Amino acid sequence: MNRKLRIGVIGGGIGGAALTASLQQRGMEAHLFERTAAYKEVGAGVQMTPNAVKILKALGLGDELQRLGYLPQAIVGRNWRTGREKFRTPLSDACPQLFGAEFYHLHRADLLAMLVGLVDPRHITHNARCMAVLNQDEAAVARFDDGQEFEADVIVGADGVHSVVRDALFGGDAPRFTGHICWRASIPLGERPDFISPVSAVWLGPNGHVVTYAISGGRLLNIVAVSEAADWQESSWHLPSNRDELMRTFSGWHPELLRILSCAQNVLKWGLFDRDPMRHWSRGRITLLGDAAHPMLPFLAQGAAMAMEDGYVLACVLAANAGDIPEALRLYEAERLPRTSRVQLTARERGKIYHLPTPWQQFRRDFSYKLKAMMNPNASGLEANWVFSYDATAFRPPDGAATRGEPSEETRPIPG
Ligand SMILES: Cc1cc2nc3c(=O)[nH]c(=O)nc-3n(C[C@H](O)[C@H](O)[C@H](O)COP(=O)(O)OP(=O)(O)OC[C@H]3O[C@@H](n4cnc5c(N)ncnc54)[C@H](O)[C@@H]3O)c2cc1C
Repeated sequence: MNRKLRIGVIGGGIGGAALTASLQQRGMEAHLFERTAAYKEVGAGVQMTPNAVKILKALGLGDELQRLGYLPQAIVGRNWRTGREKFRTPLSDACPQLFGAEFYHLHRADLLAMLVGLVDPRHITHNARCMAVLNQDEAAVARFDDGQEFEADVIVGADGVHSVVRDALFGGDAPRFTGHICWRASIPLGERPDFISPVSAVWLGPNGHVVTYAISGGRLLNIVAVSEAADWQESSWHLPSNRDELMRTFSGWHPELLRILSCAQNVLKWGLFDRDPMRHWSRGRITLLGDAAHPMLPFLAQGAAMAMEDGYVLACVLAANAGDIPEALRLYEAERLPRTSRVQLTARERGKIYHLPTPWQQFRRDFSYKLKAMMNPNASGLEANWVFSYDATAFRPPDGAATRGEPSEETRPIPG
């Protein structure tokens, strides 16, 4: 094939933007279609683990990361009631040494702006809501709500958990409510320097957990609070909430945490939905990426990282197999499906471990953390972390796809 490959990307979130930037970097003609009129990310944080940081650096965003990111020294696990420290995982020293990249906290809006900033603006269309996609003999077509069509060699559905592209390819299997509600909030740290800690915290309680960490160069404290709930009756999957509701949900937790929650601003709540891992993501010349392919619980902080890894690898296989799209998509699935499925299922398990309901179960969990630390006092606990050690930028098709296996067992909680 001697003409440029033409790719249509549906959905301009973190995954779609990372893919489009990666494709354009490799000289392919990629166009991004986003349903919203303008970008409006929620004021929340996102943890960029070393596997994600490697991609941002490969895309040329290393300086931006340094400027906008926050480098946490460590993450500590604390008991919901006593406040006692249950584990401490070093991050800023351990991650570069073990995985060749840092662990950053970022504002979501900054991350999205960094990725979108790499995309040629002439190849972004806003107000473009995709309604349908279809395969033809030598092309794939996306149809939009204004009647316009876009024909391409490949169409990628990066349109999130409620993906239209996924439904068109595989039928409407609605994502299911996972029994978790997640609050996101932030606290401007300007007048509250005592809240700034280079250490992130995860408070582990019965039927819930709360994570706090600094973002925006230490100017904001990000709060992610998760509680279990029988149902999500709302028609929207996220809603404005307020400090009182948040405080009520976590009443009885440690006073230090309640002091933080009592200052929370911009409180939103989400019903968390996911699906079981899929067996395939592609049909003909159309495939999926990110939450459209594998919506997951946020307890491993990997949804955005997986979407970026997908995008990087997909650009790589398309560049190497421009003349054989089915083979490119087969290689993409072979590389990405096993990993993302494992991360999806591990995130579910992580939730169960974080939310153990009885004091006896919590005691056994906390004791096992202690025991591991005592048996190997010089280890960081991250040594065998298979999530962080993956390097999408080292992927080389086709051999890499065929031979890559999943690394060894996870040994210690990954900061969530
Ligand atoms: C509470 C919470 C905390 C999280 N924390 C982390 C974290 O710390 N680290 C991490 O890596 N991940 C985290 N995640 C996960 C992460 O936010 C998602 O996995 C990630 O945003 C997925 O990116 P995406 O591009 O696949 O989908 P999305 O971000 O959902 O983007 C989809 C885009 O497609 C657009 N779109 C939708 N439908 C259409 C259509 N029909 N036509 C055109 N455009 C359309 C949407 O407007 C949107 O812009 C968290 C998630 C939650 C809920």
